[in-house]
Amino acid sequence: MSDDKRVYLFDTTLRDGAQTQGVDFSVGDKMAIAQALDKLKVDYVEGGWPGANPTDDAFFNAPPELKHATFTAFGMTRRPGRSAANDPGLTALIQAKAPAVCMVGKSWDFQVDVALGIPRNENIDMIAESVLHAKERKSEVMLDAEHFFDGYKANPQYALDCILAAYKNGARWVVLCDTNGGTLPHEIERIVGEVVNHVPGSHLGIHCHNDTENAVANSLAGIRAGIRQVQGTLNGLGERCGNANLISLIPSLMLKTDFKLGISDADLAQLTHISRLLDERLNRAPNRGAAYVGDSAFAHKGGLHVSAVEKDPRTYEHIEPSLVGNRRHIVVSDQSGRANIMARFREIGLAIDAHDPKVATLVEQVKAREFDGYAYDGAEASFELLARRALGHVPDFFRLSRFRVMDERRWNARNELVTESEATVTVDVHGNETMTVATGNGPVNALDTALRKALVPLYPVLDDMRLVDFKVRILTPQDGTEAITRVMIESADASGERWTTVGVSGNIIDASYEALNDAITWKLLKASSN
Ligand SMILES: CC(=O)SCCNC(=O)CCNC(=O)[C@H](O)C(C)(C)COP(=O)(O)OP(=O)(O)OC[C@H]1O[C@@H](n2cnc3c(N)ncnc32)[C@H](O)[C@@H]1OP(=O)(O)O
Ligand SMILES: CC(=O)C(=O)O
Repeated sequence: MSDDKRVYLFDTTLRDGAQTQGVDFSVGDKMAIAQALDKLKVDYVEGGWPGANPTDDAFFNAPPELKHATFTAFGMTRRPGRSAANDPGLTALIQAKAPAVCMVGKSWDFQVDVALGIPRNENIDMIAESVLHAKERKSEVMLDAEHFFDGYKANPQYALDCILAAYKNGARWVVLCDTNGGTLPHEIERIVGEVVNHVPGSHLGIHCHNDTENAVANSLAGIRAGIRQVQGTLNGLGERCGNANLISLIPSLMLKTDFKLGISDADLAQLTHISRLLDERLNRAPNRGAAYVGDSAFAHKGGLHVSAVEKDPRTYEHIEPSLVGNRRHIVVSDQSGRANIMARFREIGLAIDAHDPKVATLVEQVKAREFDGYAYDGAEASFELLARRALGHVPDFFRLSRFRVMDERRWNARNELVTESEATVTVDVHGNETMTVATGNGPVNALDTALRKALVPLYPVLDDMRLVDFKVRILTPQDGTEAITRVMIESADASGERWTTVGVSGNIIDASYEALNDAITWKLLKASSN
Protein backbone atom coordinates (compact mmCIF):
# COMPACT_ATOMS: atom_id res chain seq x y z
CA MET A 1 0.00 0.00 0.00
CA SER A 2 1.37 3.43 -0.83
CA ASP A 3 1.66 5.25 2.51
CA ASP A 4 0.64 8.60 1.15
CA LYS A 5 -2.91 7.29 0.64
CA ARG A 6 -3.30 5.88 4.16
CA VAL A 7 -5.92 7.76 6.18
CA TYR A 8 -6.06 7.23 9.96
CA LEU A 9 -9.45 7.06 11.68
CA PHE A 10 -9.89 8.75 15.03
CA ASP A 11 -13.16 8.00 16.80
CA THR A 12 -14.47 10.51 19.33
CA THR A 13 -17.86 8.93 20.08
CA LEU A 14 -16.92 8.52 23.74
CA ARG A 15 -15.75 12.15 24.08
CA ASP A 16 -17.47 14.51 21.60
CA GLY A 17 -20.30 11.96 21.23
CA ALA A 18 -20.83 12.18 25.00
CA GLN A 19 -21.43 15.92 24.49
CA THR A 20 -24.62 15.12 22.51
CA GLN A 21 -27.76 16.43 24.15
CA GLY A 22 -29.62 13.45 25.65
CA VAL A 23 -26.63 11.07 25.62
CA ASP A 24 -25.27 9.83 28.94
CA PHE A 25 -22.88 6.90 28.59
CA SER A 26 -22.26 4.58 31.52
CA VAL A 27 -18.83 2.99 32.04
CA GLY A 28 -20.32 -0.25 30.65
CA ASP A 29 -21.54 1.56 27.52
CA LYS A 30 -18.10 3.09 27.01
CA MET A 31 -16.43 -0.28 27.38
CA ALA A 32 -18.77 -2.00 24.88
CA ILE A 33 -18.45 0.82 22.33
CA ALA A 34 -14.64 0.99 22.64
CA GLN A 35 -14.45 -2.75 22.02
CA ALA A 36 -16.76 -2.57 19.00
CA LEU A 37 -14.61 0.25 17.56
CA ASP A 38 -11.47 -1.79 18.13
CA LYS A 39 -13.05 -4.76 16.36
CA LEU A 40 -13.91 -2.48 13.46
CA LYS A 41 -10.19 -1.52 13.47
CA VAL A 42 -10.34 2.24 13.78
CA ASP A 43 -6.86 3.63 14.59
CA TYR A 44 -7.68 5.75 17.65
CA VAL A 45 -10.42 5.52 20.28
CA GLU A 46 -10.76 8.70 22.32
CA GLY A 47 -12.18 7.51 25.64
CA GLY A 48 -13.20 10.81 27.25
CA TRP A 49 -11.78 13.49 29.49
CA PRO A 50 -10.07 12.06 32.60
CA GLY A 51 -10.61 14.40 35.53
CA ALA A 52 -13.83 15.87 34.10
CA ASN A 53 -16.38 13.52 35.67
CA PRO A 54 -16.59 10.27 37.70
CA THR A 55 -17.60 8.14 34.69
CA ASP A 56 -14.52 9.13 32.71
CA ASP A 57 -12.32 8.72 35.80
CA ALA A 58 -13.66 5.17 36.32
CA PHE A 59 -13.27 4.35 32.62
CA PHE A 60 -9.65 5.52 32.56
CA ASN A 61 -8.88 3.74 35.83
CA ALA A 62 -9.69 0.38 34.22
CA PRO A 63 -9.27 1.13 30.51
CA PRO A 64 -10.40 -1.25 27.78
CA GLU A 65 -7.82 -3.67 26.41
CA LEU A 66 -7.66 -2.73 22.75
CA LYS A 67 -5.87 -4.94 20.24
CA HIS A 68 -5.76 -2.53 17.33
CA ALA A 69 -6.73 1.01 18.29
CA THR A 70 -4.60 3.45 20.29
CA PHE A 71 -6.54 4.46 23.37
CA THR A 72 -6.47 8.25 23.73
CA ALA A 73 -7.25 10.63 26.59
CA PHE A 74 -8.65 14.12 25.92
CA GLY A 75 -8.00 17.31 27.86
CA MET A 76 -6.94 20.91 27.40
CA THR A 77 -3.69 22.81 27.34
CA ARG A 78 -2.43 24.28 30.58
CA ARG A 79 -4.46 27.14 31.95
CA PRO A 80 -3.13 30.71 31.70
CA GLY A 81 -0.80 31.81 34.48
CA ARG A 82 0.36 28.27 35.38
CA SER A 83 3.31 26.22 34.27
CA ALA A 84 2.60 23.01 32.38
CA ALA A 85 4.16 20.99 35.21
CA ASN A 86 1.92 22.70 37.78
CA ASP A 87 -1.44 22.44 36.04
CA PRO A 88 -3.80 19.94 37.70
CA GLY A 89 -5.85 19.37 34.51
CA LEU A 90 -2.77 18.67 32.41
CA THR A 91 -1.34 16.43 35.15
CA ALA A 92 -4.56 14.36 35.23
CA LEU A 93 -4.37 14.05 31.46
CA ILE A 94 -0.77 12.87 31.49
CA GLN A 95 -1.40 10.44 34.33
CA ALA A 96 -4.36 8.87 32.48
CA LYS A 97 -3.86 5.22 31.58
CA ALA A 98 -3.71 5.89 27.84
CA PRO A 99 -0.63 5.94 25.59
CA ALA A 100 -1.87 8.93 23.58
CA VAL A 101 -3.30 12.31 24.55
CA CYS A 102 -5.25 14.82 22.53
CA MET A 103 -5.37 18.40 23.83
CA VAL A 104 -7.69 21.16 22.77
CA GLY A 105 -6.12 24.57 22.20
CA LYS A 106 -7.51 27.79 20.76
CA SER A 107 -6.48 28.94 17.27
CA TRP A 108 -8.90 31.82 16.62
CA ASP A 109 -7.72 35.21 17.88
CA PHE A 110 -11.31 36.22 18.70
CA GLN A 111 -11.67 33.20 21.05
CA VAL A 112 -8.37 34.04 22.74
CA ASP A 113 -9.51 37.62 23.27
CA VAL A 114 -13.06 36.79 24.41
CA ALA A 115 -13.25 33.24 25.81
CA LEU A 116 -9.81 33.15 27.43
CA GLY A 117 -9.29 36.89 27.83
CA ILE A 118 -5.48 36.60 27.68
CA PRO A 119 -2.74 38.03 25.43
CA ARG A 120 -2.55 36.15 22.14
CA ASN A 121 1.11 35.17 22.60
CA GLU A 122 0.25 33.62 25.99
CA ASN A 123 -2.16 31.23 24.18
CA ILE A 124 0.67 30.22 21.80
CA ASP A 125 2.94 29.58 24.80
CA MET A 126 0.20 27.47 26.44
CA ILE A 127 0.03 25.26 23.34
CA ALA A 128 3.80 24.98 22.86
CA GLU A 129 4.60 24.23 26.51
CA SER A 130 1.70 21.80 27.00
CA VAL A 131 2.59 19.80 23.88
CA LEU A 132 6.27 19.70 24.83
CA HIS A 133 5.48 18.66 28.41
CA ALA A 134 3.15 15.89 27.23
CA LYS A 135 5.50 14.76 24.46
CA GLU A 136 8.20 14.03 27.05
CA ARG A 137 5.76 11.80 28.98
CA LYS A 138 3.42 10.15 26.49
CA SER A 139 4.06 8.16 23.35
CA GLU A 140 1.77 10.25 21.15
CA VAL A 141 0.49 13.82 21.49
CA MET A 142 -2.12 15.58 19.36
CA LEU A 143 -3.53 19.08 19.34
CA ASP A 144 -7.19 19.70 18.46
CA ALA A 145 -6.85 23.22 17.06
CA GLU A 146 -10.25 24.52 18.08
CA HIS A 147 -12.04 26.88 15.63
CA PHE A 148 -9.12 26.56 13.21
CA PHE A 149 -11.10 27.34 10.05
CA ASP A 150 -12.89 30.37 11.52
CA GLY A 151 -9.56 31.47 12.96
CA TYR A 152 -7.78 31.08 9.61
CA LYS A 153 -10.48 33.11 7.85
CA ALA A 154 -10.10 35.91 10.43
CA ASN A 155 -6.33 35.90 10.93
CA PRO A 156 -4.46 33.26 8.91
CA GLN A 157 -1.06 34.01 10.36
CA TYR A 158 -2.24 33.69 13.97
CA ALA A 159 -4.07 30.41 13.25
CA LEU A 160 -0.92 29.06 11.57
CA ASP A 161 1.28 30.20 14.46
CA CYS A 162 -0.96 28.23 16.87
CA ILE A 163 -0.68 24.97 14.96
CA LEU A 164 3.02 25.44 14.26
CA ALA A 165 3.56 25.81 18.02
CA ALA A 166 2.15 22.30 18.41
CA TYR A 167 3.81 20.75 15.38
CA LYS A 168 7.28 22.14 16.16
CA ASN A 169 7.07 20.89 19.75
CA GLY A 170 6.41 17.32 18.71
CA ALA A 171 2.66 16.88 18.12
CA ARG A 172 2.19 13.75 16.02
CA TRP A 173 -1.09 15.17 14.70
CA VAL A 174 -2.36 18.72 14.50
CA VAL A 175 -6.10 18.48 14.03
CA LEU A 176 -7.85 21.32 12.22
CA CYS A 177 -11.28 21.72 13.81
CA ASP A 178 -14.38 23.23 12.28
CA THR A 179 -15.71 23.66 15.79
CA ASN A 180 -18.79 25.74 14.94
CA GLY A 181 -19.49 23.59 11.87
CA GLY A 182 -20.15 26.58 9.63
CA THR A 183 -17.45 26.06 6.99
CA LEU A 184 -18.33 24.73 3.54
CA PRO A 185 -16.41 22.08 1.54
CA HIS A 186 -14.86 24.50 -0.98
CA GLU A 187 -13.49 26.62 1.89
CA ILE A 188 -12.04 23.55 3.60
CA GLU A 189 -10.32 22.46 0.40
CA ARG A 190 -8.84 25.93 -0.18
CA ILE A 191 -7.64 26.44 3.41
CA VAL A 192 -6.15 22.95 3.80
CA GLY A 193 -4.46 23.44 0.42
CA GLU A 194 -2.66 26.45 1.97
CA VAL A 195 -1.94 24.85 5.37
CA VAL A 196 -0.14 21.85 3.86
CA ASN A 197 2.56 24.30 2.76
CA HIS A 198 3.39 24.81 6.46
CA VAL A 199 2.57 21.48 8.15
CA PRO A 200 2.77 18.26 6.11
CA GLY A 201 -0.58 16.53 5.45
CA SER A 202 0.83 13.36 7.03
CA HIS A 203 0.67 15.27 10.37
CA LEU A 204 -2.70 16.93 9.86
CA GLY A 205 -6.08 15.78 11.06
CA ILE A 206 -9.58 17.19 10.58
CA HIS A 207 -12.51 17.38 13.02
CA CYS A 208 -15.75 18.67 11.50
CA HIS A 209 -19.08 19.50 13.10
CA ASN A 210 -22.29 19.06 11.18
CA ASP A 211 -24.04 22.40 11.62
CA THR A 212 -24.48 22.85 7.85
CA GLU A 213 -24.96 19.08 7.26
CA ASN A 214 -21.52 19.10 5.62
CA ALA A 215 -19.33 17.38 8.21
CA VAL A 216 -18.73 14.29 6.05
CA ALA A 217 -18.29 16.35 2.88
CA ASN A 218 -15.89 18.70 4.70
CA SER A 219 -13.86 15.76 6.00
CA LEU A 220 -13.61 14.31 2.48
CA ALA A 221 -12.60 17.75 1.15
CA GLY A 222 -9.87 17.95 3.81
CA ILE A 223 -8.58 14.49 2.93
CA ARG A 224 -8.57 15.30 -0.79
CA ALA A 225 -6.49 18.38 0.02
CA GLY A 226 -3.88 16.31 1.87
CA ILE A 227 -5.05 15.65 5.45
CA ARG A 228 -4.40 12.10 6.66
CA GLN A 229 -6.22 11.78 9.98
CA VAL A 230 -9.98 12.14 10.21
CA GLN A 231 -12.02 12.45 13.38
CA GLY A 232 -15.67 11.53 13.71
CA THR A 233 -18.24 9.59 15.66
CA LEU A 234 -20.54 6.61 15.25
CA ASN A 235 -23.89 7.68 13.79
CA GLY A 236 -22.64 11.29 13.82
CA LEU A 237 -23.13 11.90 17.55
CA GLY A 238 -21.58 15.07 18.94
CA GLU A 239 -22.05 18.55 20.34
CA ARG A 240 -25.08 20.42 18.82
CA CYS A 241 -25.75 18.89 15.35
CA GLY A 242 -23.03 16.30 15.78
CA ASN A 243 -19.71 15.37 14.20
CA ALA A 244 -18.68 13.80 10.93
CA ASN A 245 -20.46 10.45 10.83
CA LEU A 246 -17.82 7.70 10.58
CA ILE A 247 -20.54 5.23 9.61
CA SER A 248 -20.95 7.17 6.32
CA LEU A 249 -17.39 8.34 5.96
CA ILE A 250 -15.75 4.91 6.26
CA PRO A 251 -17.61 3.21 3.38
CA SER A 252 -17.37 6.34 1.23
CA LEU A 253 -13.58 6.32 1.66
CA MET A 254 -13.26 2.56 1.19
CA LEU A 255 -15.69 2.00 -1.65
CA LYS A 256 -15.49 5.23 -3.60
CA THR A 257 -11.93 6.57 -3.35
CA ASP A 258 -8.42 5.18 -3.58
CA PHE A 259 -7.60 6.21 0.02
CA LYS A 260 -6.75 3.30 2.34
CA LEU A 261 -7.93 2.67 5.90
CA GLY A 262 -6.81 0.02 8.38
CA ILE A 263 -10.20 -1.67 7.89
CA SER A 264 -10.64 -4.83 5.80
CA ASP A 265 -13.65 -5.70 3.63
CA ALA A 266 -14.74 -8.21 6.29
CA ASP A 267 -14.54 -5.48 8.98
CA LEU A 268 -16.61 -3.16 6.80
CA ALA A 269 -19.40 -5.75 6.76
CA GLN A 270 -19.85 -5.14 10.54
CA LEU A 271 -20.83 -1.52 9.95
CA THR A 272 -24.62 -1.92 10.12
CA HIS A 273 -24.28 -4.04 13.25
CA ILE A 274 -22.03 -1.45 14.95
CA SER A 275 -24.32 1.44 14.08
CA ARG A 276 -27.28 -0.44 15.59
CA LEU A 277 -25.29 -1.50 18.62
CA LEU A 278 -24.81 2.17 19.46
CA ASP A 279 -28.56 2.84 19.04
CA GLU A 280 -29.28 -0.14 21.26
CA ARG A 281 -26.94 1.25 23.96
CA LEU A 282 -28.63 4.65 23.70
CA ASN A 283 -32.10 3.07 23.68
CA ARG A 284 -32.86 4.87 20.41
CA ALA A 285 -34.70 3.58 17.35
CA PRO A 286 -32.21 3.29 14.47
CA ASN A 287 -32.56 6.02 11.84
CA ARG A 288 -34.23 4.29 8.88
CA GLY A 289 -32.89 6.89 6.47
CA ALA A 290 -29.25 6.61 7.57
CA ALA A 291 -26.91 6.38 4.58
CA TYR A 292 -25.46 2.88 4.02
CA VAL A 293 -26.82 1.29 7.24
CA GLY A 294 -30.45 2.49 7.54
CA ASP A 295 -33.36 0.13 6.97
CA SER A 296 -34.40 2.29 4.01
CA ALA A 297 -30.90 2.61 2.53
CA PHE A 298 -31.65 -0.28 0.18
CA ALA A 299 -35.46 -0.34 0.40
CA HIS A 300 -37.25 -0.10 -2.95
CA LYS A 301 -40.82 1.11 -3.02
CA GLY A 302 -41.66 2.70 -6.38
CA GLY A 303 -42.92 0.16 -8.94
CA LEU A 304 -40.50 1.43 -11.60
CA HIS A 305 -37.57 1.04 -9.22
CA VAL A 306 -38.51 -2.48 -8.16
CA SER A 307 -39.10 -3.63 -11.70
CA ALA A 308 -35.54 -2.53 -12.61
CA VAL A 309 -33.92 -3.76 -9.36
CA GLU A 310 -35.37 -7.18 -10.06
CA LYS A 311 -33.47 -7.18 -13.35
CA ASP A 312 -30.24 -5.84 -11.84
CA PRO A 313 -29.94 -4.16 -8.39
CA ARG A 314 -27.30 -1.76 -9.72
CA THR A 315 -30.13 0.11 -11.48
CA TYR A 316 -31.13 1.71 -8.14
CA GLU A 317 -28.34 0.85 -5.68
CA HIS A 318 -25.03 2.67 -5.45
CA ILE A 319 -23.34 -0.29 -3.71
CA GLU A 320 -24.15 -3.91 -2.90
CA PRO A 321 -25.84 -3.72 0.57
CA SER A 322 -23.98 -6.71 2.02
CA LEU A 323 -20.66 -4.80 1.70
CA VAL A 324 -21.73 -2.78 4.76
CA GLY A 325 -23.73 -5.60 6.38
CA ASN A 326 -27.09 -4.23 5.26
CA ARG A 327 -29.74 -5.87 3.11
CA ARG A 328 -32.22 -5.08 0.37
CA HIS A 329 -35.94 -4.62 1.15
CA ILE A 330 -38.72 -4.65 -1.37
CA VAL A 331 -41.62 -2.63 -0.02
CA VAL A 332 -45.23 -3.31 -0.95
CA SER A 333 -47.57 -0.32 -0.93
CA ASP A 334 -49.84 1.74 -3.18
CA GLN A 335 -46.68 2.74 -5.10
CA SER A 336 -46.20 -0.91 -6.14
CA GLY A 337 -46.51 -2.71 -9.40
CA ARG A 338 -46.37 -6.40 -10.24
CA ALA A 339 -42.58 -6.48 -9.70
CA ASN A 340 -42.89 -5.48 -6.00
CA ILE A 341 -45.42 -8.23 -5.39
CA MET A 342 -43.34 -10.83 -7.24
CA ALA A 343 -40.22 -9.88 -5.26
CA ARG A 344 -42.08 -10.22 -1.95
CA PHE A 345 -43.50 -13.58 -3.11
CA ARG A 346 -39.97 -14.79 -3.68
CA GLU A 347 -38.88 -13.59 -0.20
CA ILE A 348 -41.86 -15.35 1.36
CA GLY A 349 -41.17 -18.50 -0.67
CA LEU A 350 -44.36 -18.44 -2.79
CA ALA A 351 -44.01 -19.68 -6.36
CA ILE A 352 -46.44 -18.07 -8.78
CA ASP A 353 -46.31 -17.04 -12.41
CA ALA A 354 -46.01 -13.25 -12.79
CA HIS A 355 -48.84 -13.32 -15.33
CA ASP A 356 -51.25 -15.27 -13.12
CA PRO A 357 -54.38 -13.07 -12.89
CA LYS A 358 -54.23 -13.47 -9.08
CA VAL A 359 -51.10 -11.28 -9.05
CA ALA A 360 -52.86 -8.40 -10.82
CA THR A 361 -55.85 -8.84 -8.46
CA LEU A 362 -53.53 -8.68 -5.46
CA VAL A 363 -51.83 -5.49 -6.75
CA GLU A 364 -55.30 -3.88 -7.05
CA GLN A 365 -56.30 -5.20 -3.62
CA VAL A 366 -53.17 -3.74 -1.97
CA LYS A 367 -53.82 -0.34 -3.59
CA ALA A 368 -57.50 -0.36 -2.55
CA ARG A 369 -56.68 -1.36 1.03
CA GLU A 370 -53.92 1.26 1.29
CA PHE A 371 -56.50 3.81 0.12
CA ASP A 372 -58.69 2.64 3.03
CA GLY A 373 -55.82 3.25 5.45
CA TYR A 374 -53.84 -0.02 5.62
CA ALA A 375 -50.07 0.39 5.37
CA TYR A 376 -48.25 -2.70 4.15
CA ASP A 377 -44.96 -0.80 4.06
CA GLY A 378 -43.89 -1.92 7.53
CA ALA A 379 -46.62 -4.53 8.14
CA GLU A 380 -44.96 -7.36 6.24
CA ALA A 381 -46.77 -10.13 8.16
CA SER A 382 -50.20 -8.72 7.26
CA PHE A 383 -49.09 -8.47 3.63
CA GLU A 384 -47.95 -12.09 3.68
CA LEU A 385 -51.35 -13.18 5.01
CA LEU A 386 -53.16 -11.07 2.41
CA ALA A 387 -51.01 -12.60 -0.34
CA ARG A 388 -51.40 -16.15 0.92
CA ARG A 389 -55.15 -15.68 1.27
CA ALA A 390 -55.31 -14.36 -2.30
CA LEU A 391 -53.68 -17.63 -3.37
CA GLY A 392 -55.84 -19.68 -0.98
CA HIS A 393 -53.04 -20.82 1.35
CA VAL A 394 -54.08 -19.79 4.90
CA PRO A 395 -55.78 -22.47 7.07
CA ASP A 396 -58.74 -21.43 9.21
CA PHE A 397 -56.96 -21.74 12.58
CA PHE A 398 -59.76 -20.03 14.51
CA ARG A 399 -62.72 -17.78 13.92
CA LEU A 400 -63.88 -15.01 16.23
CA SER A 401 -67.58 -15.38 16.96
CA ARG A 402 -67.76 -12.23 19.06
CA PHE A 403 -65.99 -10.11 21.63
CA ARG A 404 -67.17 -7.56 24.14
CA VAL A 405 -64.92 -5.12 25.99
CA MET A 406 -65.89 -3.07 29.02
CA ASP A 407 -63.88 -0.21 30.49
CA GLU A 408 -64.18 1.04 34.01
CA ARG A 409 -62.80 4.21 35.58
CA ARG A 410 -63.68 4.67 39.25
CA TRP A 411 -62.44 5.85 42.66
CA ASN A 412 -61.96 3.00 45.12
CA ALA A 413 -62.63 3.05 48.88
CA ARG A 414 -59.16 4.53 49.51
CA ASN A 415 -60.01 7.35 47.09
CA GLU A 416 -57.55 6.03 44.49
CA LEU A 417 -58.31 6.24 40.78
CA VAL A 418 -58.72 2.74 39.27
CA THR A 419 -58.92 2.04 35.54
CA GLU A 420 -59.56 -1.51 34.44
CA SER A 421 -60.84 -3.26 31.33
CA GLU A 422 -62.54 -6.61 30.95
CA ALA A 423 -62.87 -8.55 27.70
CA THR A 424 -65.11 -11.51 26.88
CA VAL A 425 -64.14 -13.43 23.77
CA THR A 426 -65.87 -16.33 22.01
CA VAL A 427 -63.81 -18.17 19.41
CA ASP A 428 -64.69 -21.09 17.21
CA VAL A 429 -61.90 -23.60 16.59
CA HIS A 430 -62.92 -26.27 14.10
CA GLY A 431 -66.58 -26.20 15.20
CA ASN A 432 -65.95 -25.99 18.98
CA GLU A 433 -66.82 -22.67 20.62
CA THR A 434 -64.80 -21.47 23.63
CA MET A 435 -65.64 -18.44 25.73
CA THR A 436 -63.02 -16.73 27.93
CA VAL A 437 -62.96 -13.63 30.10
CA ALA A 438 -59.86 -11.63 31.08
CA THR A 439 -59.05 -8.32 32.67
CA GLY A 440 -56.26 -5.96 31.69
CA ASN A 441 -54.90 -2.49 32.31
CA GLY A 442 -56.51 -1.37 29.06
CA PRO A 443 -58.99 -2.74 26.52
CA VAL A 444 -56.38 -4.10 24.09
CA ASN A 445 -54.47 -5.81 26.89
CA ALA A 446 -57.72 -7.42 28.17
CA LEU A 447 -58.67 -8.51 24.64
CA ASP A 448 -55.22 -9.92 23.95
CA THR A 449 -55.23 -11.84 27.26
CA ALA A 450 -58.73 -13.26 26.71
CA LEU A 451 -57.85 -14.36 23.18
CA ARG A 452 -54.70 -16.14 24.35
CA LYS A 453 -56.60 -17.78 27.20
CA ALA A 454 -58.92 -19.30 24.59
CA LEU A 455 -56.23 -20.26 22.08
CA VAL A 456 -53.12 -21.29 24.07
CA PRO A 457 -54.61 -24.60 25.33
CA LEU A 458 -55.31 -25.52 21.69
CA TYR A 459 -52.17 -23.94 20.22
CA PRO A 460 -49.40 -24.03 22.90
CA VAL A 461 -46.98 -22.48 20.38
CA LEU A 462 -48.68 -19.13 21.11
CA ASP A 463 -47.44 -19.21 24.70
CA ASP A 464 -44.11 -17.44 24.02
CA MET A 465 -45.60 -14.78 21.77
CA ARG A 466 -45.73 -11.23 23.12
CA LEU A 467 -46.69 -7.77 21.94
CA VAL A 468 -43.60 -5.53 21.80
CA ASP A 469 -44.88 -2.37 20.13
CA PHE A 470 -48.28 -0.85 19.56
CA LYS A 471 -48.75 2.24 17.38
CA VAL A 472 -51.99 4.09 16.77
CA ARG A 473 -52.45 6.64 14.01
CA ILE A 474 -55.58 8.70 13.43
CA LEU A 475 -56.10 8.71 9.65
CA THR A 476 -58.96 11.21 9.37
CA PRO A 477 -58.40 13.72 12.19
CA GLN A 478 -60.99 16.04 10.64
CA ASP A 479 -63.63 13.49 11.76
CA GLY A 480 -62.81 14.05 15.43
CA THR A 481 -63.72 11.11 17.67
CA GLU A 482 -65.35 9.32 14.70
CA ALA A 483 -62.01 9.23 12.85
CA ILE A 484 -60.62 6.12 11.15
CA THR A 485 -57.78 4.60 13.16
CA ARG A 486 -54.83 2.49 12.02
CA VAL A 487 -53.15 0.22 14.54
CA MET A 488 -49.75 -1.39 13.91
CA ILE A 489 -48.69 -4.14 16.29
CA GLU A 490 -45.19 -5.57 16.50
CA SER A 491 -45.00 -9.05 18.05
CA ALA A 492 -42.05 -11.19 19.06
CA ASP A 493 -41.41 -14.70 20.27
CA ALA A 494 -38.73 -16.48 22.27
CA SER A 495 -36.74 -17.32 19.12
CA GLY A 496 -36.18 -13.59 18.54
CA GLU A 497 -38.49 -13.45 15.52
CA ARG A 498 -40.37 -10.12 15.18
CA TRP A 499 -43.32 -9.42 12.90
CA THR A 500 -45.65 -6.49 12.32
CA THR A 501 -49.35 -6.51 11.49
CA VAL A 502 -51.92 -3.82 10.74
CA GLY A 503 -55.61 -3.22 11.40
CA VAL A 504 -57.88 -0.36 10.32
CA SER A 505 -61.32 0.57 11.62
CA GLY A 506 -63.46 3.45 12.84
CA ASN A 507 -63.25 1.69 16.22
CA ILE A 508 -59.82 1.58 17.83
CA ILE A 509 -60.53 -1.73 19.63
CA ASP A 510 -61.69 -3.33 16.39
CA ALA A 511 -58.57 -2.08 14.54
CA SER A 512 -56.44 -3.52 17.36
CA TYR A 513 -58.30 -6.83 17.16
CA GLU A 514 -57.67 -7.02 13.42
CA ALA A 515 -53.93 -6.47 13.92
CA LEU A 516 -53.88 -8.98 16.83
CA ASN A 517 -55.74 -11.56 14.76
CA ASP A 518 -53.17 -11.24 11.95
CA ALA A 519 -50.31 -11.45 14.47
CA ILE A 520 -51.63 -14.70 15.96
CA THR A 521 -52.53 -16.18 12.57
CA TRP A 522 -49.06 -15.41 11.18
CA LYS A 523 -47.40 -17.13 14.16
CA LEU A 524 -49.65 -20.21 13.75
CA LEU A 525 -48.93 -20.28 10.02
CA LYS A 526 -45.15 -20.24 10.61
CA ALA A 527 -45.45 -22.95 13.28
CA SER A 528 -47.56 -25.14 11.00
CA SER A 529 -45.05 -24.89 8.17
CA ASN A 530 -42.05 -25.84 10.36
C1 LIG B 1 -14.55 22.13 21.37
C2 LIG B 1 -14.74 21.10 22.40
O1 LIG B 1 -15.69 20.37 22.28
S1 LIG B 1 -13.67 20.98 23.63
C3 LIG B 1 -14.36 19.80 24.72
C4 LIG B 1 -15.46 20.38 25.53
N1 LIG B 1 -15.91 19.39 26.45
C5 LIG B 1 -16.22 19.69 27.70
O2 LIG B 1 -16.15 20.82 28.12
C6 LIG B 1 -16.71 18.56 28.56
C7 LIG B 1 -15.94 18.38 29.85
N2 LIG B 1 -15.75 19.63 30.55
C8 LIG B 1 -15.87 19.73 31.92
O3 LIG B 1 -16.26 18.80 32.62
C9 LIG B 1 -15.48 21.04 32.53
O4 LIG B 1 -15.70 22.10 31.60
C10 LIG B 1 -13.99 21.02 33.00
C11 LIG B 1 -13.86 20.03 34.16
C12 LIG B 1 -13.06 20.61 31.88
C13 LIG B 1 -13.57 22.41 33.44
O5 LIG B 1 -14.49 22.86 34.41
P1 LIG B 1 -14.28 24.27 35.15
O6 LIG B 1 -12.91 24.31 35.70
O7 LIG B 1 -15.43 24.40 36.07
O8 LIG B 1 -14.31 25.38 33.98
P2 LIG B 1 -15.48 25.81 33.01
O9 LIG B 1 -16.00 24.60 32.29
O10 LIG B 1 -16.52 26.63 33.71
O11 LIG B 1 -14.72 26.79 32.02
C14 LIG B 1 -13.68 26.36 31.20
C15 LIG B 1 -12.39 27.12 31.56
O12 LIG B 1 -11.34 26.60 30.73
C16 LIG B 1 -10.72 27.69 30.02
N3 LIG B 1 -10.30 27.17 28.73
C17 LIG B 1 -11.08 26.94 27.66
N4 LIG B 1 -10.32 26.44 26.67
C18 LIG B 1 -9.05 26.35 27.14
C19 LIG B 1 -7.85 25.91 26.60
N5 LIG B 1 -7.81 25.45 25.35
N6 LIG B 1 -6.76 25.91 27.35
C20 LIG B 1 -6.81 26.37 28.62
N7 LIG B 1 -7.94 26.79 29.19
C21 LIG B 1 -9.05 26.80 28.48
C22 LIG B 1 -11.82 28.73 29.92
O13 LIG B 1 -11.32 30.01 29.72
C23 LIG B 1 -12.48 28.61 31.30
O14 LIG B 1 -11.66 29.27 32.22
P3 LIG B 1 -12.26 30.28 33.33
O15 LIG B 1 -13.05 29.40 34.26
O16 LIG B 1 -11.04 30.84 33.97
O17 LIG B 1 -13.11 31.25 32.60
C1 LIG C 1 -12.06 19.79 19.82
C2 LIG C 1 -13.43 19.81 19.37
O1 LIG C 1 -14.21 18.97 19.73
C3 LIG C 1 -13.83 20.86 18.45
O2 LIG C 1 -13.07 21.79 18.22
O3 LIG C 1 -14.95 20.78 17.96
